[in-house]
Amino acid sequence: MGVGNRFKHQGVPEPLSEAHFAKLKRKAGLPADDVPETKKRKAQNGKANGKSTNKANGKSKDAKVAQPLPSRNGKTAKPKSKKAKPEPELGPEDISDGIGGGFSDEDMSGLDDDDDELVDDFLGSDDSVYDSEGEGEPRAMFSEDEDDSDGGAEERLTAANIVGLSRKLDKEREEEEAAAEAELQETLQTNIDVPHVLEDGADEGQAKAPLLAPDLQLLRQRISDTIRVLDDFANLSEPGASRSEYTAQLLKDICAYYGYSEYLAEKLLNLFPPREALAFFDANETPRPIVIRTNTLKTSRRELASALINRGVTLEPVGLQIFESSVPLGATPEYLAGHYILQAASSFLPCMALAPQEGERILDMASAPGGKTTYLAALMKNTGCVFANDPSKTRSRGLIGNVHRLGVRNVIVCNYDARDFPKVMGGFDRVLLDAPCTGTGVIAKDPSVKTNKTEKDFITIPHTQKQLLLGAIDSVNHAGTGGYIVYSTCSVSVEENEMVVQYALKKRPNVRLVSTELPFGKEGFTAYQGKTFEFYPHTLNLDGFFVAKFHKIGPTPASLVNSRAESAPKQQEEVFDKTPILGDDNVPSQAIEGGDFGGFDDDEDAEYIERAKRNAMRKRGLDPKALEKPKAQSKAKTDSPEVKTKAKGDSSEGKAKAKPTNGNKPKKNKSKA
Ligand SMILES: C[S@@+](CC[C@H](N)C(=O)[O-])C[C@H]1O[C@@H](n2cnc3c(N)ncnc32)[C@H](O)[C@@H]1O
Repeated sequence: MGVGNRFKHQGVPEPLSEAHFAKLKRKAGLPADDVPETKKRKAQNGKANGKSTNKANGKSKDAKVAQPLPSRNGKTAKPKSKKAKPEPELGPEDISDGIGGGFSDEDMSGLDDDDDELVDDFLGSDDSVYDSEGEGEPRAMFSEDEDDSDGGAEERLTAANIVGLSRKLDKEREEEEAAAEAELQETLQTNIDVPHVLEDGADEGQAKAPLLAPDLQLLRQRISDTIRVLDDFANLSEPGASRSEYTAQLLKDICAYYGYSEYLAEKLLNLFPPREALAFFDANETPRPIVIRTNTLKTSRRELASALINRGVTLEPVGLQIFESSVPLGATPEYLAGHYILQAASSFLPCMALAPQEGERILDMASAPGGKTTYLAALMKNTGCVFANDPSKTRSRGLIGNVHRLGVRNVIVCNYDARDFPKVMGGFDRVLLDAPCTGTGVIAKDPSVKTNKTEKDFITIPHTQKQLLLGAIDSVNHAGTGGYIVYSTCSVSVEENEMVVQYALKKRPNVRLVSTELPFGKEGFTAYQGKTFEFYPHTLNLDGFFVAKFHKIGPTPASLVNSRAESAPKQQEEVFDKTPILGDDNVPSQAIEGGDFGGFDDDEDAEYIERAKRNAMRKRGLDPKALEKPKAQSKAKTDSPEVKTKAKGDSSEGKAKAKPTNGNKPKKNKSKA
C-alpha cells in the first residue's frame, strides 16, 4: 500500500489523543472519561508521547495512562506501565500498514480542528486499527458482548464506535418508548375490553327505558358482551361484580331480545353453557328447510325427483328418500297423488331407530297427524299392521287423511288415551312413543312456545310421559321378533327426556337402553352416554329432538304391572300437546273442517268397545272388573313420591271413567280401521 497525498504533504499524523476522543464524546452528548488501555497503548506508539494533545481538558496523556482503567469485566486493571516508553519514530512505510503505526505531532495538530473528517476517517478504517497486541481477536464494534454488563456503554466508547453507540442508545430508547407505549395500549385495551354490561344504579332508569322499545342492535351487543364476560369471568368482569349479576342481566336481555317468558328463558339458559344457549336461541329464529319424504309405497325417489324438477323445483337430496326443497310443495299434483309428504327431517329418526320389520305388529302410541305412522308403514312395505293411536279426534282427521292419500293399507287408527293401552291390547313387536311434549325443540316452527309454557307444564307433561312410557314397555312382546320401544320428544328439556328414561329404567328392570344406531346426533346429558341421542336445533339445522331406544328382555313382573295400574292414576286434567301440529300441507289439522275423517258415532261403538276391552283384559290374564271398580288398595301401593302426591288428589282410572270431573260424557275410546 503506498503513501497517500495527505501523508506526503502533511507528514505522518500524530496519534489520536484521549483528549480528542473525549471531545468527540462530549460533542455526542456522552460522558467523556477514560478509554481502554488498548487505545492508550496505541497512542503511546507515536512520537507525541508525553505531550499534551488534549486541548479541551489540558490533561497530559501520561496522567491519563496513570489512572486505573476499568477492564472489560468491570474490574480495575493495573496499567502496564506508569510511564510510557519513548518509541522509535516510524517512517511513512511503517504507518502505511495501518497497524501499530503512530502519527507525528505536527501532522496531528492540523487534524484537531477537523473532527468530523477524523471521525469519518476512523469509521472508514478497519476495525483492527484499534486492536492492540496481546488483546486477542479484534472485536466487532457493537457486538452483543459489549453490553452494559461490562460496565456501561460509556466505558467502551471510542471514536470508532461513537456514532454507532449513539445509534444504539437511540435504538434502546426507541425500544423502551415502544415497550412503554405497548404497555399503555395494553392497559387501555384491557380497560376497553371489559365490557360495561351491568346496569348500575345510575343507569338503571336509562337501562329500563330502552327495554320498553328496545334498541335491538344495542341489546344484541350487550348479550354478546355479557357472554364474553361469562366465558372469561376472571379477566373480563367488572371489579366486585358477581357471576349471577351477569347471568341475571343476560336473562333479562334474552327475554327482551328473543321474546321468551322469563321462566322458559331461564330454563333454557340453564340447559347449556351461555355461548351454546345463545346459539340455541339464534337457531330458534332460523327457519328450517322444507323437507319432503318420498312415499315409496307409490313412487320411487328417482321418479319423484324428475317429476318435481320438471316443474322447476330445486331439490337437494339429504337422505335416501329425503329431499330439501327451496319452495313450499303442499299443492302439486304429485303431493295430492300421495307421492311425498312434507315432514320435518327430525321426524324420520325415531322411525329409523325403531327399525320395524316387514310383517310385524307395531303400535304408534301417539300418532296424529301421521308423519311417522305413514313412514313406518312404508318401511314395512304395507305389510304387517301398524296401530296408529291418538286420543285427539280432531288431530286424527289429519292422520286418516294422510293414511289414505299416501296409499297406506296396513294401518288401524284408534283413539285411546295410550296410558290405557296395555289393558286394551298388548303383544306388539315394537312400540313407538312419540310423546306429547312442551315443544321446546320446535320453537322455530311454533314461536308461541316461547311464552305459553309454564312451570306447571314442565311438571304435568313429564308425568304423563312417564306413564305413557311404562305403558309402551308393557305393551311390547319381549319374546317376538322385536321387543323394542322407541321414546321420542321434540323437546330439549331434561325433565322430558333423560329423566323420563331414568324413571322407566328404574320402574322396569326388564328393559335395557340400547343404541339408536342413528348415523348422527349428540349424546344425551345423562350417564346413559352412547345410548341416548339428543338433537339440538343449533347443532344441526333440525328441530330439537330426543330419541331413546329400549329393548325389553323379559316380561314385566306382575307385581310391577299391578303397582303401575295402581300407582299411575289418571290426572284429572288430561294433558294434551297444545302445540298446533301442522298437517302435511302445513295447515293446522284443526283447521281442516270435516277433513277426511268422518267422525265417530259414540253410541253405536260404546258397547262394542267396552266388550272388546274386557275381552282383551281377560286374554292378558287381567281382571276386566278393574275397568269399572277402583281398587281399594290403590292409594296405599303408590311408590313414587310424584305419584303419591298425585294419587291423593286424583281419582283412580276407574273412578275417572265412572264419574268424569268435567261434567262431560265419559270418554270413550274406539278404533277405526
Ligand atoms: C308430537 S305429537 C305426535 C306426532 C306424530 N307422532 C307424528 O309424527 O305425526 C303428540 C301426540 O300425542 C297425542 N297425545 C296427547 N296425550 C296423549 C295420550 N295420553 N295418549 C296418547 N297420545 C296422546 C297428541 O294428541 C299428539 O297428537
